[in-house]
Amino acid sequence: MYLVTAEEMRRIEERLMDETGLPGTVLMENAGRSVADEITKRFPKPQKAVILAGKGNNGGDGWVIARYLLYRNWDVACWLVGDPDQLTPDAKVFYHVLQSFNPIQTYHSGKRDALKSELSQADVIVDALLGTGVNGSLRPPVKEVVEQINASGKWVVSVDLPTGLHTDGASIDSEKVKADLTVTFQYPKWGHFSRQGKELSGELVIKEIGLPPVLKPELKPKGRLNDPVWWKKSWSPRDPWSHKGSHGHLLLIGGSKGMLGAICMAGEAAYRMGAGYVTLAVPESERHALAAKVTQPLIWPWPGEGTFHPNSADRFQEKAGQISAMAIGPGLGRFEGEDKWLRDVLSSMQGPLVLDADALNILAAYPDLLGDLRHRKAPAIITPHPGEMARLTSLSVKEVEAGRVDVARSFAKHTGMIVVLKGRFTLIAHPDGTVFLNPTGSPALAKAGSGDVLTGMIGSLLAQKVSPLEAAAMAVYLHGKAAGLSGTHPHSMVYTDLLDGIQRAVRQEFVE
Ligand SMILES: NC(=O)C1=CN([C@@H]2O[C@H](COP(=O)(O)OP(=O)(O)OC[C@H]3O[C@@H](n4cnc5c(N)ncnc54)[C@H](OP(=O)(O)O)[C@@H]3O)[C@@H](O)[C@H]2O)[C@@H](O)CC1
Ligand SMILES: [K+]
Repeated sequence: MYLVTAEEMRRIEERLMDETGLPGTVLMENAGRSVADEITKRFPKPQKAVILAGKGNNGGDGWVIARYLLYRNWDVACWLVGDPDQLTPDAKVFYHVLQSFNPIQTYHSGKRDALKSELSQADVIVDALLGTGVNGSLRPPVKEVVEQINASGKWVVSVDLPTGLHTDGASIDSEKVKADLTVTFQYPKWGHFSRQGKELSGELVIKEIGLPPVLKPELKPKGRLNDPVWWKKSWSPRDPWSHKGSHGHLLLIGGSKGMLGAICMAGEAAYRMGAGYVTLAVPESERHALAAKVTQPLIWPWPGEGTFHPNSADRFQEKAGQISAMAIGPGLGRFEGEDKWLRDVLSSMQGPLVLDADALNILAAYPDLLGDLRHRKAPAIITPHPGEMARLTSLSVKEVEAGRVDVARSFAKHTGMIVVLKGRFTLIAHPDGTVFLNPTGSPALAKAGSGDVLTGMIGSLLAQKVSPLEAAAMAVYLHGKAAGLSGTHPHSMVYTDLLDGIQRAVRQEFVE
C-alpha cells in the first residue's frame, strides 16, 4: 500500500479530476460518508455530535459527516472555525446543503464559553478543522478550538489527520488534536507514522474515496507501507520432495571472543526462517566455546586468535561455491587489518549479502569499501541502527532521526545497497528511491540480540533465493510481529521468546 506525502496526494487528486472530469465534490461526499459510517459503527445508537470544521476541504468533509449523522437521527451541532467568505468551492457546496437542514454557527473568540458548554454535552467530537493543508504552527481561531477539544476529554474522531499534525511528519510546534480514531482517505500519510502522529492518530482507518487503485507511473508515490500482500507470494511453500540442500546455505561470519552469543542468535533465527544449512564462521580460538553453545548450525573455524586474522578470508574461497548467501557482522568486533579482511571476503563471494553491526562500523571507517560493494553484481543489504547510520553518513544520531526517510533513501541511492534503518518504524530503502515503512514492532525489541536475530532472518531468506527487497521487507515485518506474539511482557522478552514468536508469526502469515 502506498504511503503518501501531501504533495503526492494533491497531485493524484488533481490529475484524476482533470483527466476524468470526476468532481471533487464526489470525492468529498465519499470521504465524509465513510467517516460517518465509522462513527455509527462505533456508536450504533444516535448520540450528540459536535462538528468542528475549518474553511478548507477538510472542513468540507465535516459538513458531509454532519449531514449523514443527521440522516441517522443524531443530535448534531455544527461550527465553522473560520471566515464563511473564505470557504473553498467544494466546501461551500456542502456548507450550503447542510445549512438547509441544520444551523451552522461561526466560531470567534467571543464564543469560547458557548463552545466549551457545547463540547461538555457532546458524545462525539468531529475534528474537521485542518487536514493535509496544514501549514506551520496553528493560528487562532483554530489554535484555541484545538485546545478546547483536547481539554474536553470527549471521544474525538479526526478527519484525515489530527488537526495540527503535519502530513509529511515534519515537526510543528503547537498543540495538536489528540484523537481516538483517525479516518484517512485512500492512502495513509507519512505523518500518521511520525513520532507524534502515531500517538495523536489513535486507531487509524483507511477508507477508499474513489481514486483508482493502480496509478500511472509518474503518479506513483515513493513511499509504501510494508504490508504482507506484496511479498507473501515470494516465499513459496516447501516442496514435499525437497531436501536440506534445496533451501539454501547461509554463511554467518562473526562471533569474536566474548561475542559468540550474537552469532548464535543469528544462526538460530536463520533456521527458524527456513534455511536448509546455516554455517557459523568464527575465529579458530572460539570454535570449542561455540560448539558448546550451538546445536543445529555447522561451525567453520577460520584462522584467528580472538578475532579473525587479516588473511583468513582466503579460506573462504575453499567453500564459496557451496554458499548461497552470506551475513557478516554479528559479534564480529574490530581488529587489525579489518579493512583488508572485509575486502577479501567481499571479493571471494559474489552472492547476496547482509552487513550488520561491526561490519557497518568497518564500512564507516573505510568508506572506500563502499566502492567495492557498488561493483559487486549481487545485491547487498545493510541493517544499521541510527547510531551505525550516523557513523556511515557522518551525521549525528539526532540528524539521522530527524530525517530518517531522506537519510535512508539517499544512502541507498548513493551506495546501491538496500538500507534497513532500524527503529520504532523500521524503514527499508531501495536504491531506486522507494522507501517502505514497516508497521510492526514492539518496545520489547529494544534489547541486545534483536538485531542479530533480524540479520539471521534476512540472510536466511536470501539463501532461499527470495529477492533482496522482499527478503528485507518480509524479515523486518515478521521480526516485528514476532515480538508481539512472543507471549512475554516487553520488559522480559529474551531472544528465545522472539524465536518462538517467529514461528507463530510465520504460521499466521503463511497458511500451511
Ligand atoms: N482535494 C480533494 O479533492 C479532497 C480533499 N479532501 C479533504 O481535503 C483536505 C485537504 O483540504 P485543503 O487542501 O483545502 O486543506 P485543509 O486541510 O482543509 O486546510 C486548509 C485550510 O487550513 C488553513 N490553515 C493552514 N494551516 C493553518 C494553520 N497553521 N493554522 C490555522 N489555519 C491553517 C488554511 O487557511 P489559510 O492559510 O488559507 O488562511 C486553509 O483554510 C484533506 O485533508 C481531506 O480531508 C477530501 O474531501 C477528499 C477530496
Ligand atoms: K482534521
